[in-house]
Amino acid sequence: MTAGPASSDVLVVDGVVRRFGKLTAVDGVSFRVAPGETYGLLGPNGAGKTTTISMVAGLVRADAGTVRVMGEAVGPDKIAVRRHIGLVPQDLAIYPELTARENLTFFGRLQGLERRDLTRRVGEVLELVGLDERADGATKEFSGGMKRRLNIGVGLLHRPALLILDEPTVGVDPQSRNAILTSVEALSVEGMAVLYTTHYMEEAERLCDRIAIIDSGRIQAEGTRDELVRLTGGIDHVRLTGSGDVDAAAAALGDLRAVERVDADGQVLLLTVRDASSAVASLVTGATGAGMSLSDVEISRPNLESVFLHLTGKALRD
Ligand SMILES: Nc1ncnc2c1ncn2[C@@H]1O[C@H](COP(=O)(O)OP(=O)(O)OP(=O)(O)O)[C@@H](O)[C@H]1O
Repeated sequence: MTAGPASSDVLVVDGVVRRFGKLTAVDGVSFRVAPGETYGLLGPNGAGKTTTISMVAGLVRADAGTVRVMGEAVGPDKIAVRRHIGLVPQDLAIYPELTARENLTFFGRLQGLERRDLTRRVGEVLELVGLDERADGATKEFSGGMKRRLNIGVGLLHRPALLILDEPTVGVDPQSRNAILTSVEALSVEGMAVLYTTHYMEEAERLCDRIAIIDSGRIQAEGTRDELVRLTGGIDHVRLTGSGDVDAAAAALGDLRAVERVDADGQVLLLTVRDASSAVASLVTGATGAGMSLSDVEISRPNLESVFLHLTGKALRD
C-alpha cells in the first residue's frame, strides 16, 4: 500500500475548488474516507456533488486543492491512480443486446483484466450486485434497477479501493431502489471505501457511516447521522392526543423544564421538547395529573431533513 504515512484513509480531499466562469461550483471542500467506510455527500440539485466527485475521479481539474487516493495524487493527467478508483456515473453505460455476463466481460477486457481472473471476477461481481441468477439474460429485458446494478458492477470489476456512486437510484421504482441499496451495503463488507452522492436523506441515513451536508459548493456540516441530528439542539416534537382538560394540561406541561413550547389544537397538544425520550414519562404524568386522559403519544425525532433546514434555512427537496 502506498498511502502516505499520516493516513490510512483511502481518499483524502483537501480544499478543492472548481469555478465555472463566475460561479464557484465547489468552494473549498475537504473530507476523508477510510477503508470499509461509506461516506455520503447529501445535498440538493446544484449543490456541487457531481462536480466534487468529478474532481475525486480525476475527470475534472481542481482550480485549487488536492485529491489523493491510496496516497497518490489524482487529476486528469494522472492515469495510473485510476486503477484504485471505480466511478459509477448516473448515465448507464451498458450494451442492451449483450447479457449481463457479456457486458461485464467486455468491460473487464477493456480494463485489461486477464482472461482467467476475469471469468472469476465477473462471477463475483454478478453475485455482489445480486444479478447472478439473471447473468445470462439480455440486459434490454432488465428493469431500470437491474441495469443500474449492472452499471455498478462495471465500476467494481477492477477491485477499486474507492467506489464512487453518483445518485444511483434517481428515477428507479422503490423496489429497484431497495435492491440497489442492498448491493451498496454489501460493498463496505468487502472493505471498499464508498463515496455516495444523493439528495435522498433516507439513503444517506441507511447507507452512510458519515455524511457531509453540502450546499452552495460547501460542506455545511459533517458527521455520523446522530452527530448531525444533534446540531439541531436535541429538539424533538411530541404529540399528545386525548380528552378531558386539555387546556390545564397545556399549562402544566408548559411549566416543565424540558418543554420549550406548547401548541394546543383541539384535543391535541403539540410540544417542542428537549430530549423527548428522557422527558416522555414526566409529560404523560404532567398531562394526566392536570386532568387530560391520553389516547395517543407520538414522538418525532429530527432527521437529516431537519438538519439541512436548520443549517441552510432551505428544504432539501423542492
Ligand atoms: N460544466 C459546467 N459549466 C457550467 N456550470 C456548471 C457545469 N457543471 C456544473 N455547473 C454548475 O455548478 C453547480 C454545481 O453543479 P453540480 O452538478 O456539481 O451539482 P449537483 O449537486 O451534482 O447537482 P445535480 O444533482 O443537479 O447534478 C450548478 O450550479 C451547476 O449549474
